[in-house]
Amino acid sequence: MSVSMLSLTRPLGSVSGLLQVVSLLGLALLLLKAAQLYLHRQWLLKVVQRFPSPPSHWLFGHIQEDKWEDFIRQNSYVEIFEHVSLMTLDTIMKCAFSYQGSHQADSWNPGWDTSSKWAKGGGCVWELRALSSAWEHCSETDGVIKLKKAQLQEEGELEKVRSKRHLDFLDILRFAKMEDGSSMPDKDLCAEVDTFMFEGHDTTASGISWILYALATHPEHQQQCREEVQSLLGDEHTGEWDHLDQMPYTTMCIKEALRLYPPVPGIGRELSKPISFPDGRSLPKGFLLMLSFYCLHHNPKVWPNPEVFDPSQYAPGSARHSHAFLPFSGGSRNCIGKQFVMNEMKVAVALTLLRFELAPDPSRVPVPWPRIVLKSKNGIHLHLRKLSNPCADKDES
Ligand code: HEM
Repeated sequence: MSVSMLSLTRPLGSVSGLLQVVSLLGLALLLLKAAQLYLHRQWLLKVVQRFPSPPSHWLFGHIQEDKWEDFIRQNSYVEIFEHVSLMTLDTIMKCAFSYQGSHQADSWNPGWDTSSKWAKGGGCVWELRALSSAWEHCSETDGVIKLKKAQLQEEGELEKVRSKRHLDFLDILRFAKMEDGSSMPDKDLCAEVDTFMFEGHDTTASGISWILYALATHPEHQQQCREEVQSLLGDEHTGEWDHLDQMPYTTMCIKEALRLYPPVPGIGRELSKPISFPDGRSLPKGFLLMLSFYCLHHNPKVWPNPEVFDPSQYAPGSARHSHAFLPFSGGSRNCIGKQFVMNEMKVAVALTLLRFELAPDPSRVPVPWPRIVLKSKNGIHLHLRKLSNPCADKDES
C-alpha cells in the first residue's frame, strides 16, 4: 500500500512543486518586465524632456499655408485631414529627427498612415507596443535612420552633432548608452523612432483637424481666438515659445475640442490585479479591457451638456474630477509628448486663423470614426476663405 501511495503521491507532489516553481518564475519574470518597462519609460521621459524645445521657427515654419491658398483657388471646400497629416509628418520629422521633409508639397501616400498600418498589423490596441518593435521596415523610418548614420560617418560630423545646441530625439538616442555601455542597437532605435512617428504624427493630425472643425462650427469662438492671436502676433506669421503661453482662450478651445473629439479615443489594458467598482461589479486579474476616453468625455454624468462646445469649462478656477478629461490618458503611462503637441496645436491653430476664416461644409458633416486615432468616416471638409492681411494691404497702397 505504501508503495502504491508513494507511486501516486510522488508524481503529484512533484507536479504541484513544479507548478509552484513555474508560477514563482512567471511572477519573477512579470516583475522583471514591469521593472524594465518602468526604467524604459523613465529614460524616455528624460529624452523627451530635452526634446520639446527646438527653435520656435521649426514649429512655426511648418505650416504650408501657401499650399492651402492654392487649393482654395481651385476648390471651395478642402478635405483637411490628409493635408494636416502631411504637415504633422513634416513637423515631427523636423523637430524629432532634424529631417527636412517636404511631404506637404506631395500628395498623400497611404504608406504614411501609420495608424492604419498598425491596425492592419494587429488590430488590438494592447498589441501596439509589441508590434512597434516587430515592425521594423517602415521605409520612412529606415530612411531617416540611414540618412542620419551616413551623415554621422562623415568626418567631424559626430563632434559637430555632439556640440549642437539643440540635440534632436534621434541624436539623443544615438548617443544614449545602454546599461552595459554599448550603443543602442538599430533594431531598438527603429522601434523608438516608429513609436514617435506614430504617436507624434497621426494623433496630432487628428487633433488639429478636429480642432479646426470645432472652430469652423463655432464662428464666435473662432473669432475670439483669432483676435487673441492677432493681438499677440500682429500679422507676423511667426512667433516665439513665450507666445504659446499667452493664448488662454485659444488653449481653452483646443482643450474643449480634445474633449469632444479625443484623437486617441480609447486605450487597452491588461489588469495586473482584480478591480472592484463602486457599483459592486468587479473584474478579475488578467482581464483585457478597453477604456474609452470618447465615452468618458461624452458622459452626461461627468460633463453636464456633453455635446455642447463650451470652452469656459477650462477657465481658471473651474472644478472637475481629476480624471474627467483624459485626452492624453492618465497615470504612469500617459502621453509623454503632450507638452510638445499642445504647442504644435497652438501654432497650427494660430497660423491658420490668422490667414483663413473657416466654415463647415453643411452637405458633408463629419462622422466620428473611432479607429486607433479618431478619424472621420467621410473626411473633414471645410470651407477656407482667405482673410486679407492688413499689413500687406498697407504696403501695397
Ligand atoms: C494630439 C496628439 C496626441 C494625443 C491625443 C496623444 C495621446 C496619447 C495617449 C492617450 C497615450 C497613452 C496610450 C496608452 O496608454 O496606451 C499616449 C502615449 C504616448 N505618447 Fe502621445 N499623444 C499625442 C501626441 C504625441 C506626440 C506628439 C508624441 C511625441 C512627440 C507622443 C508620444 C507618446 C509616447 C512615446 C507615448 C507612450 C508613453 C508610454 O507608454 O509610456 N504623443 N499618447
